[in-house]
Amino acid sequence: MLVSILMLVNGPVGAVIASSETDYRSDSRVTLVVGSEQQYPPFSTGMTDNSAGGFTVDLWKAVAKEAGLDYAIHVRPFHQLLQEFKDGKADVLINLAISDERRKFADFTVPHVIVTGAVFVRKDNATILTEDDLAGKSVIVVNADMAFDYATSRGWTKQLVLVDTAAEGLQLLASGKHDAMLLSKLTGMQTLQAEHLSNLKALELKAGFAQRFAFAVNKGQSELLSRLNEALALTKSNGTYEALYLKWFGVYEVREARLGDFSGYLLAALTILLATAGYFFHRRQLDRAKADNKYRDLYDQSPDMFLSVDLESRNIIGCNQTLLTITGYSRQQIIGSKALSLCCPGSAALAQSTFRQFLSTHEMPNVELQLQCSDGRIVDVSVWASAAFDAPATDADDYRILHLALRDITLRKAAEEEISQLAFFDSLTALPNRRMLLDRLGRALASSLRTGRDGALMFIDLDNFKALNDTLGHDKGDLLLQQVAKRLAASVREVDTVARLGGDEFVVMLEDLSEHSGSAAIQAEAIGEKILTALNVPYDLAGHAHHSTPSIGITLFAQNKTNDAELLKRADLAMYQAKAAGRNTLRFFDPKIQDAVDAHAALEVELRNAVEQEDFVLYYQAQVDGNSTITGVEVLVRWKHAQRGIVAPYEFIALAEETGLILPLGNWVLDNACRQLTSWAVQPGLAALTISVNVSAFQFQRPDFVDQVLAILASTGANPALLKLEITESLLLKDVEDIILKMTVLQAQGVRFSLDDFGTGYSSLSYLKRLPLDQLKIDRSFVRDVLTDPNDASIVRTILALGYSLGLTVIAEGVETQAQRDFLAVLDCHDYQGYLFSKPVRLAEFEYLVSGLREAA
Ligand SMILES: Nc1nc2c(ncn2[C@@H]2O[C@H](COP(=O)(O)O[C@H]3[C@@H](O)[C@H](n4cnc5c(=O)[nH]c(N)nc54)O[C@@H]3COP(=O)(O)O)[C@@H](O)[C@H]2O)c(=O)[nH]1
Repeated sequence: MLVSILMLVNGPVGAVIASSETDYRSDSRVTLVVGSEQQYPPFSTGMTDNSAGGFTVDLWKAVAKEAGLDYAIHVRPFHQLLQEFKDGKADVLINLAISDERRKFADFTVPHVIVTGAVFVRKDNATILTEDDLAGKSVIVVNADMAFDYATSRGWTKQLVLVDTAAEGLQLLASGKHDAMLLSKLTGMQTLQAEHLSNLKALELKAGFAQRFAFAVNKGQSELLSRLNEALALTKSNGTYEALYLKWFGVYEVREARLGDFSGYLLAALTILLATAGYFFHRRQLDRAKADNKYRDLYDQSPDMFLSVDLESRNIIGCNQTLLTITGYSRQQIIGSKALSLCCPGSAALAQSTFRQFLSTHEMPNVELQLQCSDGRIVDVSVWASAAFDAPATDADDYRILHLALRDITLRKAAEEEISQLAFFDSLTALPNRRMLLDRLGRALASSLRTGRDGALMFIDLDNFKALNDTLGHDKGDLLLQQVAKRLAASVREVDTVARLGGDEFVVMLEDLSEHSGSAAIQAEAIGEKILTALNVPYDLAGHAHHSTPSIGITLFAQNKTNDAELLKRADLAMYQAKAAGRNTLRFFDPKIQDAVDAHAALEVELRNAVEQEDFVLYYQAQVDGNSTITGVEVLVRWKHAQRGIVAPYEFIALAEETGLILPLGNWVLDNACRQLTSWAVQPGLAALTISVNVSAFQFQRPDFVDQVLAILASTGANPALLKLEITESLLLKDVEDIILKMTVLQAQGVRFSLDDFGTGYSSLSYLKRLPLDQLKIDRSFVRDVLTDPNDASIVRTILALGYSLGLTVIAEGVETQAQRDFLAVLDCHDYQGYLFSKPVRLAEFEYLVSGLREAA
């Protein structure tokens, strides 16, 4: 079963070897003493040092010769050799079966033989037909052999009988002692024959263990391991292995083995034959006898890197010198490390997927990866499998090795990069050039078609650039262009493209804007303004302060409605309009869009002025109970526009939110509502009315929102209990915990909360439960069709049930008809708001309404 090598270095071996790795390539040769396990045919056949023989011993001798190793053979019972190996006295076991347990203390070469296990019994035995019948039986095993490990794992420990050799065990069994012996089938059959034990047989059914025999070295002896793997490969390429195989296994084949039994060994041998070929395979074409050393030199000195990877562990088991030279790692660092650890993080995914592909298809495409060198350098490599070997299925295992050739293509990559840079990028600014822009524009048009989102193309020309060039020279002009490029890139998102067409012409392409061209135009305009501002900041041109302005032409593109050349032309034309309009400005190509954008910009200016001058007025809309008694009011803001008269909120609230003007505007509304509460507090009939105020999410999310509400309550003296803040579900999309906290603080002061537009947005029930709400407001879209649409009726019913179950009041808004009101009442709704009772009206009208209703009552 096993031959071990004891390495003697000037005396007792263990002490010398266990500490650090020996340099087997150095000139100072160490002497190896080889010990063979006693009688484990055909692998080991002697009982003493002098009579050591067998397949593995012969194979070792050939491998040692290839590797240039000196050795002496030392024969011992297997369990003794294993202990010496673990103790650091034996450093190489040349016939140790691979197992996970043994990997803890040994590193293995490629396995050289794979054998199956068998159960041996007496021929007259009638009770043991499969190995499962061994439970409770007296079973013989060679001490510390894989059969011993297997029997232990099956729980047959109590009845195990340990022997030193196969012959000893089988003789015991033949003499009628014990019930069975677990053993390598090949060893058992050869021993039966040699010892003439004709009353024994192997069970037809194979035992559940198999042995992959390999040379084993102490952990960390990577240099030796690599040498052995390489030498083993040489024995395959020069025919030694086949000769030994025929010598030791052929005998058995002729005399004993049926073809089926033998095929496993044959295939295993073939595995080894193939698996170790790697870089050596081409050598078979040449004169083997004189080639070995030359080809080792060729292997090591090849400009390409070679790597052998054990597919089972994915560890590197061999490499040539070139790989070490290029990567800067030592052989010790490389051998035994994970193959993937050589890859840069950026290449790991590709390497892994290629690896997986290889495992499933046994074919490996040529891939380009990046290696991480020991000093952090990155080397681009082109990788291909110079040979990949797959063992045909055997009982034993499916052991495979992948041999890779890696070519350093760093220079080629750099050249490609440079070519691409020249072809697609502007050399002065490193921005994409026209060709790259057109390529990206094509993709952007296709993407717009897919997503339905608009994009925009901006043509940017620097005003009076020629004058700068003429007066300060081209160097300064170049500096300006480089700084402009940087500012443009900093003004847009990463997904956008900034390109230079040449001269002082730049193009910015924006993607993924809104689906609505109106909004997309406003987004593009905002970025155009940002660019105008950025390019207006003075430049430092090598000590010379310079002010430059741009003219920007913008055109929108949507869903591939036009081609790239036409778009560039439009943006260019728009840029000329910007120049004609006095420069340092932007213009849209489409006059309608330009008008809309102008109107938007004008509205913003007007709204800003209106907020400053408080050109607003509050309208009041009554809220009534089941008896049509007004219990409260919602205040709704209107803009008192000098030319347009009263402007409804839908025309300016979104703009106020976009520009941040909602903050002063919202405060103004809240302040006036609270003043009204204070004023009503002393008026009978009005003093008990609540006032609901809409609060935008922008306001609520301000860190100082709570302070501002409390400050307004304090300064106006309003009763917080009569103030109801209306929030919308959209507020709950962001940082709910913060919202809950703010609501809780205000609620503690008496302020109440109503959830507006309920049912139209996102409301998680779990949040709803935690929000300190007082009221749900059924959105008017459900009320509108409540009589005709059963779905709406059902939604309203559900909202009512939900609200009441949470202990809230529920008010229906948008009630326009008596029929709607009556139906809502049937559904158990008791509070209403809508045109049926009153439209939003001025204060005086509202107060008149309240007093009128009071008098009518
Ligand atoms: N952040 C702030 N937003 C405000 C403020 N004031 C108003 N708004 C927001 O504008 C939205 C539109 O308000 P408005 O045009 O005033 O419309 C209100 C009512 O006129 C309308 N309504 C009420 N009853 C009926 C009806 O029976 N039929 C019908 N067609 N419309 C009706 O509903 C609007 C009140 O809605 P809501 O606020 O959801 O209760 C308005 O929705 C606010 O979002 C402000 O000061 N700050």
